[in-house]
Amino acid sequence: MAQQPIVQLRNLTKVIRGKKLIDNLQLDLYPGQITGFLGPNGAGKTTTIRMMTGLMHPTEGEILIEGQSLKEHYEEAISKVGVIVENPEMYKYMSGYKNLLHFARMHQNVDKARIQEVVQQVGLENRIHEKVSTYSLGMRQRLGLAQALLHRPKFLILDEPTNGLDPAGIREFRTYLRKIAAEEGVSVFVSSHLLSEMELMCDRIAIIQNGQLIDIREVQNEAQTVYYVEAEPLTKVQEVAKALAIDYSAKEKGLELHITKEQVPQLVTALVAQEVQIFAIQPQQKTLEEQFLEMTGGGQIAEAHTK
Ligand SMILES: Nc1ncnc2c1ncn2[C@@H]1O[C@H](COP(=O)(O)OP(=O)(O)OP(=O)(O)O)[C@@H](O)[C@H]1O
Repeated sequence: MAQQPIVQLRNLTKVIRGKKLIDNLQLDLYPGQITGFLGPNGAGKTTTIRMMTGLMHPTEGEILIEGQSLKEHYEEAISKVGVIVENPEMYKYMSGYKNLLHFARMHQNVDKARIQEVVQQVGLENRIHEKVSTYSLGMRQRLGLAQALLHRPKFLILDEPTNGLDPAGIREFRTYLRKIAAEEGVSVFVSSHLLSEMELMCDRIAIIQNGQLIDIREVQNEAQTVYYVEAEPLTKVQEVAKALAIDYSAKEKGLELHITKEQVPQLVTALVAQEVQIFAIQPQQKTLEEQFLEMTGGGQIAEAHTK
């Protein structure tokens, strides 16, 4: 990526009472990008976030925010950080707007126009003058997001942000996050031990285990999938694929086709029209969960996942 990273973790290490909780972490976070920070319980996510927010000093290494050391230029560097903790504290019997006004006073240079702007960005304009006690969980999370954005941070940290949200709520939250990340050039960092949540919300995922970064991977675009098709005769499947402008390659007894899930019915209809006998059509990607379990052997993740 040609862009400069907003945040750089350089050789980040934390030792407490002789135990290495964080071990030489290297990670760059870029504008407009949503990075998930995934790991089993006790992997070191909270410890890393505490260092990123200046609540804890690294034993070795450093954190740079727009090139400035968090340790040496704390005030300036931390002014570029916004944080949403699990279940943000709001005054339930005040309106969303009054809550934001309250938080706006804690910062310099947050005027009413900025409040309006963040309210729109999180899609709360129709309900912002109602009491927070009437909000759904998803709306409260979005109000938390609006609050964290008030002072125009360049780097947004969300610690277990969607606890309790259902998949539709998570997707909705992601849609807002993505829009905001793009519009404001914010780099978003989301910690969670929930794989399903990370898959729904992030562009890429950094996986931590025992204080070490064990992998960084892009989240597959769920729209693009490879399907394995077993059918006879295969020559007719190839003809149909060509006619529908679908890329394919031979695999085992069948073909692998690059199609989206939405294209599957169209493909089946075309194959049936050609009197092709279909034995199987299977998506080929392993889910992130399968990949993750393979990588970590992670009993804890499986447990957390089914909670
Ligand atoms: N102050 C401390 N002193 C000693 N050990 C600590 C301290 N804080 C955390 N630990 C240990 O460091 C490891 C990492 O903890 P951390 O809270 O960062 O993990 P986590 O990935 O956030 O886990 P979870 O998903 O459970 O919140 C754990 O083994 C924990 O017991």
